[in-house]
Amino acid sequence: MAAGDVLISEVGPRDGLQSITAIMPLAAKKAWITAEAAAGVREIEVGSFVPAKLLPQLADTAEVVAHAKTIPGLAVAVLVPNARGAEAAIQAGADKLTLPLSVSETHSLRNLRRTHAQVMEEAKAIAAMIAALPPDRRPHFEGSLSTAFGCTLEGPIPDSQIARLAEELMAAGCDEVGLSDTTGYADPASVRRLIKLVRDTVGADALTGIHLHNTRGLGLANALAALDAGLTTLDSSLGGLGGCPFAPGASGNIVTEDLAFMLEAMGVRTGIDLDALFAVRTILADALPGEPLYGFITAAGLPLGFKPADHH
Ligand SMILES: CC(C)(COP(=O)([O-])OP(=O)([O-])OC[C@H]1O[C@@H](n2cnc3c(N)ncnc32)[C@H](O)[C@@H]1OP(=O)([O-])[O-])[C@@H](O)C(=O)NCCC(=O)NCCSC(=O)C[C@@](C)(O)CC(=O)[O-]
Repeated sequence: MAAGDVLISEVGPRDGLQSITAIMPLAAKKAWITAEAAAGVREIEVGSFVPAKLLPQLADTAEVVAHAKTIPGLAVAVLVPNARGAEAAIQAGADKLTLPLSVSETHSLRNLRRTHAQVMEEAKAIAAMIAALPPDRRPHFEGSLSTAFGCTLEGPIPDSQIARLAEELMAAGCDEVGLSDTTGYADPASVRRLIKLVRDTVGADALTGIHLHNTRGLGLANALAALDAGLTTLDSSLGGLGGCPFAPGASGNIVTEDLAFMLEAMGVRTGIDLDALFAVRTILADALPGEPLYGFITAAGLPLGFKPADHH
């Protein structure tokens, strides 16, 4: 199967599971990750290294990472809220660390209990920790600009503040920044505008991915706008699970199944076998009874005569 023109980064085992109260058993998490990787998904954010009392749903992240690391070719990503979490992530062997920096300082205080300056200090400490590792053991380090399209607590965030924080994250030692629409406020025009703003500030190589939520139904339109603007990594969640528990009103990510279908239908290779991907939903349905799973393509089915991108 072709490697793919676009990287779909599955965030369900982290963003999805942090947003629901049910705790998915470790065996089901492992089965989910194994099956989704077998369907061709090449990067999965498998959990967070946060205090277990805050998010007990993710308390087994080290074990989940250990399992995911046994899957050949899979990039194993995790979220870290601070240097302490990064240390645990590095010890577990994660390939990619994402530190969320809410450009809304009100949300940063709600989410991480830290000001921007304090989060920057954590970013510097994480970068120093990574730099001290042998080159072949260094994980990729992303600073994610959360609430970039607006905050449910603070409203719109000035462009100048977003650009300054992107610059500071890169100066602190991140390999790249990401844009996150935590609250589902983005629209295609704002997606294009913020990508240009951040790329003009830190360079095109320092922004390749975006994390979108479908709260207001614009998720796929926003994903397309991001691709048109030159991004190559799109976060999404199986069954559309997701949402930040510390951002009022935040809801699910864009649905991996719908995103993969849209791209393949357009002739954009994802490397994903759609039928195998759709089948992974049964693992979630069995492990999370009563939890709604979203998605249009799995409800409607593939169009008659559908050809994936490799057969265009
Ligand atoms: C940053 C803290 C830890 C500060 O929380 P705090 O209470 O200020 O932390 P602290 O430094 O005072 O430590 C308190 C206790 O936690 C321990 N501790 C400290 N750090 C860790 C750690 N990493 N792992 C495990 N334990 C840790 C620490 O050792 C101590 O233990 P005690 O002495 O009481 O026994 C906390 O606020 C936190 O973890 N917040 C994370 C919240 C979160 O996960 N939010 C959701 C993810 S972000 C998001 O959803 C947005 C995003 C990324 O998806 C993108 C989008 O959609 O836009």
